[in-house]
Formats: sequence, C-alpha cells, structure tokens
Amino acid sequence: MPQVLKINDLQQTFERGTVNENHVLRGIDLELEAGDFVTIIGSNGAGKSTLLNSIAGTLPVTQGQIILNDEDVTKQSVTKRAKKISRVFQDPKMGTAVRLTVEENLALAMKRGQRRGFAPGVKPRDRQFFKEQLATLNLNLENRLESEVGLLSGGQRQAITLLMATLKRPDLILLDEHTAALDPKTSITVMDLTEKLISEQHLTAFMVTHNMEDAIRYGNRLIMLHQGKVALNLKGDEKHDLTVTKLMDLFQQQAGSQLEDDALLLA
Ligand SMILES: Nc1ncnc2c1ncn2[C@@H]1O[C@H](COP(=O)(O)OP(=O)(O)OP(=O)(O)O)[C@@H](O)[C@H]1O
Repeated sequence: MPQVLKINDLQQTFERGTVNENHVLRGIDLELEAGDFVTIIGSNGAGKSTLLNSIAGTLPVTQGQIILNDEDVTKQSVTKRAKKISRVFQDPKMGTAVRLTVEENLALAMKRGQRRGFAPGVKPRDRQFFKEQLATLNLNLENRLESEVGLLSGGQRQAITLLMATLKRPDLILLDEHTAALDPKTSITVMDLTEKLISEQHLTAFMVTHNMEDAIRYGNRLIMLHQGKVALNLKGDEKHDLTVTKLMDLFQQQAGSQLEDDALLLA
C-alpha cells in the first residue's frame, strides 16, 4: 500500500521560554498507508487535538516534519492543506453554514480547493447528485435539500458534515471526537456512516475518541498518546483482537504504570 502520511519527530511546545512552557508533543513518529483508519485515544491533555491541529496546519509545529503524499506540507498554509485534508469537529455547528440550505452547503463542499464565488449556486446536475448522496445516509435528508441546515438536528448536521468532508475525496480525513456531542443512538448512526464512507472511498483517516469501545471497534489501527508520545501503536491482529482489558494490560506493560480507565473515558 502506498504511504499517505509520514510524521517525523513532531514536537509541539506551547508558551516556550515562559514559566508556563508546555511540551505537549515530544517526538511523534507515524506512518499511515492508503486506507488506514487510525483511532486515537489518550487522557485529557494528552495532545490528541494538538496532533490533528498540527497536521491540518492550524498550529505551526515547533519541530518535525509532516509529509503528505510525498510532499512536505509542514509549512503549508491551512487553506492550501484544506484542499487535501478535510476535518470534522465535535460541534455539529462547526462544519456547516447554518443559514444556507442543505444543497447550498453541499455545493460549497464541491468547490473545496477552488476559488469560491459569493453565491453558492446549485446546478440542476449537482442537485440530482446531492439527492443521490443524501439518500445513501438513510436519514431522509434527500427530501430536505432546500431546508436551512440550522433547522436540522445535531446528528443530521454531523451526517451532512461528513458527506461534505468526503464529497471531493480528501487525501486524509481528520475526525476530532465527531460523535461526542450526539446522543448514543445518533452517535452509532454517525459512526456507522463514518465507517461506510471511509471504506467505500478507501479513505485514510484519523479519529480521536474518548470512547474506548469505539476506538477498539472501528478502524484497522489504534494509537494511544501518553505524555506527548505514542505509547501504543497497534495494527493487524493486535488491533483486530483487542478488548478493553487487553488494551489496559498493553498500556501497563509499555508505560510501566496503570492506566486509569476514567482518565481515558472522561472528557
Ligand atoms: N493553542 C494552545 N496554546 C497553549 N496551550 C495549548 C494550545 N492548544 C492546546 N494547548 C494545551 O496542550 C495540551 C494538550 O491539549 P489537547 O487539546 O491537544 O489535548 P487532548 O488530548 O485533545 O485533550 P482532550 O481529551 O481534553 O480534548 C493541554 O494542556 C492544552 O491546554
């Protein structure tokens, strides 16, 4: 499988040189192959969002390199990277424009990477395409093309955000606790949809989650961040056969300390 992402010695230090200096990422080395779906866990403040922010470019890195499809993007602007990397956040309000309709939001997503005009015009041909895509979500959204997104439920919005993030196939998709704000039933719907979109389009993905069961159930790889480093990097059978107990044991062997279940599960 071709390599999609390579991270070399990524370090992130906040408030350098002050009493509040915080060395959050302390040398992360990671390689992702095409189609890898990596779940990321770690206790509060472990640096999960910081890792995604560094990859997306919203944070300049203190040290290290980020290579995406053989291109060094470490110093590239967020806008330039957004053509290749899409992101879904925890808050359903972040991914969509509330005052625009469902089809206008999708039309904007189709223009990712192009210069956007002011009017999010929707061509009849695209409308048909959006309808087909929305129908695959099984949320009856294909009949809500002209509804303002702000009127939809959190789960429906998160489903649309996912569709928008994958409409123009990204090289990498970053999911930052994207189901954490949803009720348990909706969360399962959105997770199933996530898995379907990732596998159908053979996407390469990172998914941060506080839900250990989800981290174990989904994806082909699992990474645990601890004290600014990758404490566990599980793939293949190790990932496939994982249970919460095995995960805790592995962590204990690796870190030499006991993992508090709560430290991972509590947001
Ligand atoms: N822009 C910033 N400036 C200063 N400190 C920051 C910044 N972003 C994050 N931090 C600090 O870096 C540490 C790691 O934060 P981060 O949000 O990456 O953790 P996380 O693993 O995603 O945690 P959580 O599970 O609580 O979301 C925290 O101590 C946080 O306060």
